Amino acid sequence: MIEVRELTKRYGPKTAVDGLSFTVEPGRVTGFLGANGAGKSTTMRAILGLDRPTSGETLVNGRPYTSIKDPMFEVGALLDAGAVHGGRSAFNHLRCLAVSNGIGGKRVTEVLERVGLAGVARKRVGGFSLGMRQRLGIAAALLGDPGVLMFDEPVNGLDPEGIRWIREFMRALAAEGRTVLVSSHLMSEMALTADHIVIIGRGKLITETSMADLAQRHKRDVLVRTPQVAELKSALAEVGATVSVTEDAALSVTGLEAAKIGELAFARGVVLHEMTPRTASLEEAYMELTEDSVEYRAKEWSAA
Ligand SMILES: Nc1ncnc2c1ncn2[C@@H]1O[C@H](COP(=O)(O)OP(=O)(O)OP(=O)(O)O)[C@@H](O)[C@H]1O
Repeated sequence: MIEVRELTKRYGPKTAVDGLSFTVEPGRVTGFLGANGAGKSTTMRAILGLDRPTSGETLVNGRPYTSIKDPMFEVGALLDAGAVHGGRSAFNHLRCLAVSNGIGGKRVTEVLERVGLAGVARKRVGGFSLGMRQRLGIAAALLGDPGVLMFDEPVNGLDPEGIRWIREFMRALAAEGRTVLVSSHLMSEMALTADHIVIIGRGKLITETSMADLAQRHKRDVLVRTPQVAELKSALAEVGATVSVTEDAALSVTGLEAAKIGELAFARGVVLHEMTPRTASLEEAYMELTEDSVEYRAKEWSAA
């Protein structure tokens, strides 16, 4: 489990993270979403003890990272896959990391197999594609078999096959009961990967919710088709629903659940041809939620 409590991080006059609190639970993928510069990397660095908070705290399994005795066994992270010594082989790179943490060679072979790099274990990392480097970074994060994993924008720059592999891998790690936090600036990506989502803007929490709830909360209306438009329209108005007639003579109903509309129609002897609850897409929900922080930033830029 990861806990971020009232975290604030300032760099000189710049407030990168502003009183941010959220919890990352085990057994599911939590997406950490925000526009570029929203403060995701800063938060992750704070969780990993790489950045000192200005105020507030971050805890991994109830303790600050810096007080964990053997962090590699508790938390693994992929922050910047490019930061690998290109002259070494994949095996040697992991072997060095393993040895300095008291981990045996057998585990190196295991993690290389798990990420699908066993076949190129003796090849120099310098010749690896970005996707292979990401896998190597993930293998390194897994060396200590940690229960908590964090990935900063892991699919950036990958091809569709690489993206799919990472997505499935994260889901598998969560299914094993691990705590998985993955950052992205793309809702479309998170919609396919995360069960739960933490959205931030300008360093502040915008919302923390499940994907299902997010879609539910941004429910728009129920589209109803009936040959008895006038009758149903007045019946709905009577019970306080808001109704408008669409261009193709369907009814757009808000303020009443589909089931209630169906019951009302039945009670009044109105025939229904279609009833479709319509939700905003997750992308639309995200845009709506982050509108203020994006607007603010646009103003900030134009003023600069
Ligand atoms: N070391 C630093 N010194 C000064 N400002 C910084 C530093 N690190 C981050 N910032 C600023 O803090 C803000 C948050 O940055 P951060 O990298 O955490 O955002 P992010 O959400 O990860 O964005 P991105 O997806 O672009 O990496 C940005 O405005 C950034 O310019």
